[in-house]
Amino acid sequence: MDEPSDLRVFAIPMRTRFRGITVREGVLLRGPGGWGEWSPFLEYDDVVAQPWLRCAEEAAAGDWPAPLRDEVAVNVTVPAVDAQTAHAIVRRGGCRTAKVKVAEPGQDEADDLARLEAVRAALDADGPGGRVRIDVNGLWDVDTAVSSLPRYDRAAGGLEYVEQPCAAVEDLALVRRRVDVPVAADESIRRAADPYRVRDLEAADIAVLKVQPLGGVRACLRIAEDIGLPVVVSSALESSVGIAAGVALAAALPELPHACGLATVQLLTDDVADEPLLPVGGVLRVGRPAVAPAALERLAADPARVEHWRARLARVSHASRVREDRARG
Ligand SMILES: O=C(O)CCC(=O)C1=CC=C[C@@H](O)[C@@H]1C(=O)O
Ligand SMILES: [Mg+2]
Repeated sequence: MDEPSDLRVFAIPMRTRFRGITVREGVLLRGPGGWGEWSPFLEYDDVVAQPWLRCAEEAAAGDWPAPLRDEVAVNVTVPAVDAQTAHAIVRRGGCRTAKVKVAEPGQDEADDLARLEAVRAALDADGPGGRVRIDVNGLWDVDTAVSSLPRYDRAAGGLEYVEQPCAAVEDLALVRRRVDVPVAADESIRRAADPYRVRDLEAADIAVLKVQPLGGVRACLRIAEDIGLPVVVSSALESSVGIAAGVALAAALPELPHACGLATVQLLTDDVADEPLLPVGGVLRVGRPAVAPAALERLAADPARVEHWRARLARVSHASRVREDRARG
């Protein structure tokens, strides 16, 4: 595609620290199809950041598959906060599924169980049928996962699934054979040299797909088809522009049996769109929210951060072109 005709660097404070992030930064690139978001996490190197750029370029080119549905059910995302705050987040979130972060360094199992009980109580306040899933981000070993999961399952009033209980895909496979709770793979797909090891080792019941780290909507559709597992589309904490790409994937999947982790604009204090992609009645509408010029002004990163992102983008774009030229021979 042509070079994007516009580029903006944004910085949006988070409501609560999440995965160590307090301010979410990224770049919006405008092309013939609209805005795309490029927001690889700050600690990621230039190689890891390349698929994130393919996702932004696909969005800016307007090259998304046709949607098969016009709304997508989503989960409220609960950071590793205290029980009372977790209860309030779920009540505010308005979703029937909650994804709860657990195993946060510096906290213990009692913190997690109290959080899960509070989340279950908050869902039950609207009647039965709410779902709770947890995300361990690979922080347990196999024995910890096997011994802890029954207690987490009880505290949550039944777990829909556990996401990435251990870091290694081989360990996911072992856990899956020893627990009743279904296992979802996240990092074993988006950070793996070979995402299909999850399939080959029968290491998971569910595949979590994130469009930026996996190279865009069409790339994820291919992974979904080849991996042969039910898919949960989840965010990488994007603004509404990046979330729209995740929603485009969720809308294009032939089947979507679980709520998606795409309600994370709720974790940000502000957004680049005047009508942010926030859930109403537990669902997101499918479509591309209009970027608001006033929001871009308000959320513009300071000059030193703009310089950082421009330099990063120049390096990653160059490396991507070299890679594409090589692939073409
Ligand atoms: O899936 C969700 O509910 C929201 C997204 C989310 O949890 C994450 C986004 C980005 C990085 C993460 O540490 C985290 C995850 O591991 O899934
Ligand atoms: Mg995860």
